[in-house]
Amino acid sequence: MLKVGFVGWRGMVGSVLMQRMVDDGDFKGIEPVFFTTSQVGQAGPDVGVDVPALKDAFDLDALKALDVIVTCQGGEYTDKVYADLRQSGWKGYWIDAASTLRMAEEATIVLDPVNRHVIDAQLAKGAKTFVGGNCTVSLMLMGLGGLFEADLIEWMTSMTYQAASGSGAKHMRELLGQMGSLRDSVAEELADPASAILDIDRKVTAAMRSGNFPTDNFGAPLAGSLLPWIDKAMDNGQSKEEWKGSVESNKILGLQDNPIPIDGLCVRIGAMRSHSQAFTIKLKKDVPIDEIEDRLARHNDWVKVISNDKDATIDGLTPAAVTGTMSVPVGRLRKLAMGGEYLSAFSVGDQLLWGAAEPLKRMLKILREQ
Ligand SMILES: NC(=O)C1=CN([C@@H]2O[C@H](COP(=O)(O)OP(=O)(O)OC[C@H]3O[C@@H](n4cnc5c(N)ncnc54)[C@H](OP(=O)(O)O)[C@@H]3O)[C@@H](O)[C@H]2O)C=CC1
Ligand SMILES: N[C@@H](CC(=O)OP(=O)(O)O)C(=O)O
Repeated sequence: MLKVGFVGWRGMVGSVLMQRMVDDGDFKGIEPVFFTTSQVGQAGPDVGVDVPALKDAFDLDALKALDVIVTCQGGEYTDKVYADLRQSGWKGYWIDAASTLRMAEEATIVLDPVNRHVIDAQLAKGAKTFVGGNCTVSLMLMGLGGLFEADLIEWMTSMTYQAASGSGAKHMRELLGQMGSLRDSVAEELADPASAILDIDRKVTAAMRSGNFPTDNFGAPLAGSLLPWIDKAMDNGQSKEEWKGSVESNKILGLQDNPIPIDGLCVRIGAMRSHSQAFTIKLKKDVPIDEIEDRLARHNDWVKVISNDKDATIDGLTPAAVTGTMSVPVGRLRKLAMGGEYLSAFSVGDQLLWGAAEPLKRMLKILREQ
């Protein structure tokens, strides 16, 4: 029975992972051991099987006793532990949510509905390090997998509308705090149907710009506004989130030697936990829309093609409709005015499920089935 250590299991990504594993009975047939950076000796979580008390996540000897380590603790933890653990001779499997190791030679980025062939080839070569992809990248590939699989994409742009959860739990709370603050600033006017909308707008804008507005985490108003920059700056003018869109996608697809150009702007919006993306896709040839829809729909069990009409789109292609589900709807499929090789698409996906926890859960299952 595989002895599997879990680090970061009580964080936001980790607790989504735990829930999914409990739902699917994944704790049966493994020996789980739970680790912590702050609660050593306390009781482990209730996952339906007996688990020992929490162990110290920095105890290399305890980690070395494991066949597999699954970590959602974040990049700082990976930085502190991974290299020492490998240098100590540990040959177990490391499955990680953090971005730290993604582009390392020894690491495989996992998204098995899209790159099972890459994962299998890496396992056959003895690879031991598997990392979940960036959330927008994984969600883009889940939605558009059918076009990549058929090698139909010459280049594409991805313009993102990313939810607050991508920055962490505190940011989700702050977004709600900002929403509440805006609402509170005009409570009286809202209660009076005769109040002037421009007065309401003026007060809301003043509240947003005031020193009292809660911006400790985002550093700026997000509610009622947006933030067109995510993560650090790269030297070429891209944000790091935008850079990941190209390098991670091509690595996942095994196309590093002949990459598909992918670029765009990443924008934080006031959604809670589902990321949306608008794509402009330059196809290698003029493929009819019904063939495109068919290829997209057949690619995996979670993508769902939404017909390009208003009701279906408003009903099924929004964060409100998708959050908490495994579904990755893709819609607004139409040829653009530039010509038959230019396709638009829009997709939505829960960034904590397919965007973070699910690829890790499935990688653990692949290891168990080996
Ligand atoms: N947020 C996202 O969308 C994505 C995140 N990731 C990666 O996953 C990593 C973890 O992200 P995320 O889950 O958002 O991080 P969290 O901040 O939610 O959790 C990280 C750790 O913080 C500790 N912690 C301290 N206080 C609390 C508390 N009150 N509740 C829960 N945990 C607490 C826990 O460690 P301990 O038990 O040891 O104290 C926990 O494992 C990120 O750094 C990133 O690398 C990857 C993809 C998407
Ligand atoms: N940066 C992503 C979330 C995330 O954690 O990404 P990564 O795993 O690449 O660091 C977002 O803000 O939405």
